Amino acid sequence: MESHIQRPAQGEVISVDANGALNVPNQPIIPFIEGDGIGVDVTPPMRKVLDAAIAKAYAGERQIHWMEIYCGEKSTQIYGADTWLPQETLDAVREYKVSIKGPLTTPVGGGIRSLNVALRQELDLYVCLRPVRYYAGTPSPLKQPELTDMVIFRENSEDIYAGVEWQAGTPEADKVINFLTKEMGATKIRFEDNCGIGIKPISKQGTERLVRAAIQYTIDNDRDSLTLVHKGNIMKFTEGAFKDFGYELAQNEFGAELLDGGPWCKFNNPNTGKEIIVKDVIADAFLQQILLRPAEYDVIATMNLNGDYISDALAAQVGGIGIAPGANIGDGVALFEATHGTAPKYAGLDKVNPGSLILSGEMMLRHMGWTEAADLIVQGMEGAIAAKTVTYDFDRLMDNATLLSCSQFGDAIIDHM
Ligand SMILES: NC(=O)C1=CN([C@@H]2O[C@H](COP(=O)(O)OP(=O)(O)OC[C@H]3O[C@@H](n4cnc5c(N)ncnc54)[C@H](OP(=O)(O)O)[C@@H]3O)[C@@H](O)[C@H]2O)C=CC1
Ligand SMILES: O=C(O)CCC(=O)C(=O)O
Ligand SMILES: [Mg+2]
Repeated sequence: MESHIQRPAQGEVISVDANGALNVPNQPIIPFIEGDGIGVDVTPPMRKVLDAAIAKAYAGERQIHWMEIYCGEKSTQIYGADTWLPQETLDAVREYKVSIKGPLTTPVGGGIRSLNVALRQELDLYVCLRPVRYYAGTPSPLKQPELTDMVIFRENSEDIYAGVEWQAGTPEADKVINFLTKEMGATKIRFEDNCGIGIKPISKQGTERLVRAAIQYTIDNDRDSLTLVHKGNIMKFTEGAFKDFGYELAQNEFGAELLDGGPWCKFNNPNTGKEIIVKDVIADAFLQQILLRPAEYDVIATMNLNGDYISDALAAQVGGIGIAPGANIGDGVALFEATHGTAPKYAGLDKVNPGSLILSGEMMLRHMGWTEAADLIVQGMEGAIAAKTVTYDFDRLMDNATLLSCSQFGDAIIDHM
């Protein structure tokens, strides 16, 4: 297939050393996917804000050389009608180590179920990292939104989300149902005819690498607790196993000891000596508790579908998905992305909040070790919100705010750096 990626004239490739540490040159090439729908609105201000923060923090010594790569609708325009995710896009994300993407529409029909899920699976980006914090002045339905300060580690490659399922009425679905009822003795499939079937894989290996990353984050960032969120009382061998694998890992690899006979356990942070609690909560109760007692939760580790629901629910507590950032991280490769989707009704209107993708860029800079530039973006975001210069999503919930367009909000962040 003909190549459509144009490598910038300048810039170097980020590499990873034998210990897995990033080696970031001063002039790295960073691939980006513009994204569908509001991707055209939020991606340009994201680049502009990052460039401005880097220029200010490093006085010209460091600079990102952006390289556009393609996925989604733009890819079909460039590569041909059926090419939603070109191989050279996957190769570039792998080779350049750190990339960022706008939201992607899940195509109706066609071979790929979700391009986002496909990217995560193909590149084995097994951690979906979504921090949730409050920016003072942001409109919120909570009385004390500042108590919500959590970091979600969502398993990104397994679960019912992996898409192992068969449509009702197909020979494949009937074959699986036949196997389950005739050979496995399953008696609880209520209606065997015209029944769709999905499979929920939850492995020890998949759980361990996610929980290991979450505990390491808890240690490195001096956080208080890690909570395993699951529905293991009902789905004992999948969600229940996730909880058990998680507790076992905390004990076997981090020396956690049972609290009052367990299952909760605790260990001391090897860096600070501070106690870290490892606990669990059942998912439905958790969704109540994050509203009523958010201060009791800190780092969260959960499975793919729970993590999807929880990240939008928690985002709503602190201003909505317009400012909810995220990252998909694997061993040595990371692809940063907003929590929200393509919001098609707003596409091209220069209206939506670019904050989610800009803060995903802020996470990317921190991941690269460019903390001074990342701090400037946080400062700019705090300043723009405190000045009540905001996009429509905040404006409609705030008194006496000044309504800005998507691009103007990006500029307001730069003005407050
Ligand atoms: N990672 C990804 O790329 C994701 C892709 N998707 C895909 O996106 C498409 C649309 O999904 P949909 O369910 O509508 O979810 P979206 O997240 O795209 O939009 C839902 C609503 O959230 C609000 N919203 C979203 N983004 C912003 C923003 N930047 N600023 C302010 N408000 C925002 C809007 O609310 P309001 O109407 O109240 O203004 C919008 O109508 C689907 O094809 C889906 O598969 C979905 C999620 C993630
Ligand atoms: O891929 C999609 O269409 C949806 C993904 C999603 O909602 C998410 O990852 O939060
Ligand atoms: Mg989602």
